[in-house]
Amino acid sequence: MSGATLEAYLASCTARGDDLSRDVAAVIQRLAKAALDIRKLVNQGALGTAFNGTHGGSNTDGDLQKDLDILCDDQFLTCLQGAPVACYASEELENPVLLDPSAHLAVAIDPLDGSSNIDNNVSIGTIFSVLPAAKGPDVDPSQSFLQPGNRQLAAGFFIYGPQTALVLSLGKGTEIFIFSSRLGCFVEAYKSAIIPERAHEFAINMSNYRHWEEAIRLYVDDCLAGSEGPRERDFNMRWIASLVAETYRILIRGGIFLYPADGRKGYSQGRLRLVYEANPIAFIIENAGGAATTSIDRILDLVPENLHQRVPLVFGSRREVARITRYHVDPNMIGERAPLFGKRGLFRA
Ligand SMILES: O=P(O)(O)OC[C@H]1O[C@](O)(COP(=O)(O)O)[C@@H](O)[C@@H]1O
Ligand SMILES: [Mg+2]
Ligand SMILES: [Mg+2]
Repeated sequence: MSGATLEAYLASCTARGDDLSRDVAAVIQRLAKAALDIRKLVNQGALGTAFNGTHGGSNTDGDLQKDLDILCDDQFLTCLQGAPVACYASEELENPVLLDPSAHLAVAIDPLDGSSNIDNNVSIGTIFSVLPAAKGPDVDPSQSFLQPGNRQLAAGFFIYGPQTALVLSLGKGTEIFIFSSRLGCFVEAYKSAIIPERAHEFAINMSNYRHWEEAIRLYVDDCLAGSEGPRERDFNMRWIASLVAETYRILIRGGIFLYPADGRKGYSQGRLRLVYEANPIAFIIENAGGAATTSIDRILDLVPENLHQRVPLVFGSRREVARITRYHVDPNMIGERAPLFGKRGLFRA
């Protein structure tokens, strides 16, 4: 445990840094201020004026927008006015918004992640990604968001749960700050979070089992077989349906998350969005010693084709992520797997 405030942490990271890192720090401070306003709205629940259910509209992906989705989007966009940000992109807006063309940063946001859980009083959050803004005469603001995630300068998420926390990576480790109501600011609670290599817990929406491809089904079957199967140990299962909550848990105690592609209409690339969900989460996870893939390819190396594109997402404990890739590419993991593995089989997991 450590005790630096977010402000002190950012100051120490930028002390010998360049203008760009100072700009990144300024953006994070503004986002943190807006997140604390959102926290108040979330805390009021159904008693709050912003909490009267669905907005009636849908975003570019066809998801029903909640009033709070829209309100959060407005708050984050407003808080970045006057910040060193050239353009802003959000899950809730079809196209990026141009802010200050002379600025050097681009910010992509999922203003409220897990928003189907708002009414259920489950942890929800805000995911953000900070990229260098694309430059050049007549450059289209969308270009800034079509860079691979490995170019991110910073990424993080706020989680509005029993504790309001900020998970942040500036590219060298992942830090977790918890909001201290006593001090009125975020305070570092876990310095350089490290995800354990081995996982004992998997998170996937099991109701989609029949729609998954064989490799995913076999991986989950093997986890479910527990100590009697090829893994020779028992696995626990979780599904909160809130990406920020699942990520926080994995950072604290390890495990694996899967939202794979599946056979349902519209799910051939899974459900999660590359630019403002998968990329920032992958950046956070890799910087905490974990891994993030499409189940085969590294998320951070993908070049987005459009702002709202979906991507299959597998992340968490490094060894477990690698194992899932093997189910996809190594025929030995599938073919004769059942008779060869297991207590009396030839091979052990
Ligand atoms: O309801 P499903 O299909 O299990 O999907 C849950 C996933 O969808 C999400 O809620 C998508 O995010 P949004 O709420 O921002 O659209 C993730 O947080 C979560 O992992
Ligand atoms: Mg989301
Ligand atoms: Mg959202």
